[in-house]
Amino acid sequence: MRVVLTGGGTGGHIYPAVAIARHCEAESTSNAFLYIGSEKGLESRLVPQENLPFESIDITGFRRKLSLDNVKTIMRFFKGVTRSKKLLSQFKPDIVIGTGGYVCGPVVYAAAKLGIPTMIHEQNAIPGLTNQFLSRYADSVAVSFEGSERSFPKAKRVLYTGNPRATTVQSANRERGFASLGIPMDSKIVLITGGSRGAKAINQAMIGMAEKLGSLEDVHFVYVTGELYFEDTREAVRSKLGTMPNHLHIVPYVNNMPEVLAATSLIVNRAGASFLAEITSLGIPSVLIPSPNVTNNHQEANARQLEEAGASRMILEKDLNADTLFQRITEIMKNPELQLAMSKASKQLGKPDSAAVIVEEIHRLITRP
Ligand SMILES: CC(=O)N[C@H]1[C@@H](OP(=O)(O)OP(=O)(O)OC[C@H]2O[C@@H](n3ccc(=O)[nH]c3=O)[C@H](O)[C@@H]2O)O[C@H](CO)[C@@H](O)[C@@H]1O
Repeated sequence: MRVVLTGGGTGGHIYPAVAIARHCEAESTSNAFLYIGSEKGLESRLVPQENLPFESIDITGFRRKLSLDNVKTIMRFFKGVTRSKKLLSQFKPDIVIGTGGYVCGPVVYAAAKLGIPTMIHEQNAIPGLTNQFLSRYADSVAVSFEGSERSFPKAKRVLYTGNPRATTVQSANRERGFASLGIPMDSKIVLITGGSRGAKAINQAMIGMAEKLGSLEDVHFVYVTGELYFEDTREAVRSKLGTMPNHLHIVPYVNNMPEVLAATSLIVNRAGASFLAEITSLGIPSVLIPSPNVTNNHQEANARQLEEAGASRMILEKDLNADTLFQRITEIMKNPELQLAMSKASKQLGKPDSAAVIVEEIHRLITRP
């Protein structure tokens, strides 16, 4: 099978594409892949690290307001279609799969125009702009939440698959998660992240509560700051505490996130959909702080699904500070029964067979008459 993957901007769009590639690879080592992304997106760094061949096209996103920039965006879109057609004609894929983000637009559109089977995957409960546009052209639309099929009324075929990252994390090695952070396996890990790019508001709360963390025995805190905020956050914590305590680990980014998640007892996070698929697949309790700066406030919609099921406690960003965050964390970490109940509720939402369902659909699309 020859597969083109496209998707990007942030980790939440990239890792599902990588997960699909990994599952196809596990089926047959002779399958070949090409990832088409944007040089400006996180994919230009992450995809080569995942050992997948990478080609780029130049693209920017639409502004929702009337803006002259949108004229340039339309011109770039059509240039992107031309470049995509060239790349697709060279690679000759059996299928093109888009996992969201602006870069998917010209690639999947070009594939549909060339008559190549296409599939798009939507991670969120409320679909992104690009996937909404592409749903008219794609042969198949895969959704991550049961019930969100109706968000794509113009699609030829929509099916509930879940997010393939839910499958990836199932086989992650917990011991390696502890070892990579230098944390003993009899400790508990509270992982705090702001999504794939980090979040300033969460970093501020992390800095503010750093001096209280020692009060929770045998708990190690892993702060994932995002590349952009790493130096400032680490320095702010260090100057506040005068030293870096053993139970506090500050890192810019985690490359082996599935392993670290497998070792995690509680996660504090934004409510990006790929992370949520991972934590529900593993049954990790969570404190979610949805980003208020996303299209249609979709992270809050994602977070509500977990909160209503009892898998998570939500803090809206307007209520976030060091005290509210620390209080939520201690409330859960000091109550093993609550942890267990949240963990069970979380696991019930998980869909660990997602990648297999998607790959079955790929085979169906490729072999149809
Ligand atoms: C601001 C923004 O637009 N956010 C969107 C973006 O979030 P974002 O890119 O933050 O995506 P998610 O939170 O869904 O997923 C992040 C992914 O990156 C991985 N990871 C993250 C940090 C790290 O250090 N290492 C690592 O490997 C996680 O394991 C996960 O697979 O895409 C999501 C999926 O469409 C959306 O729901 C989010 O609303």
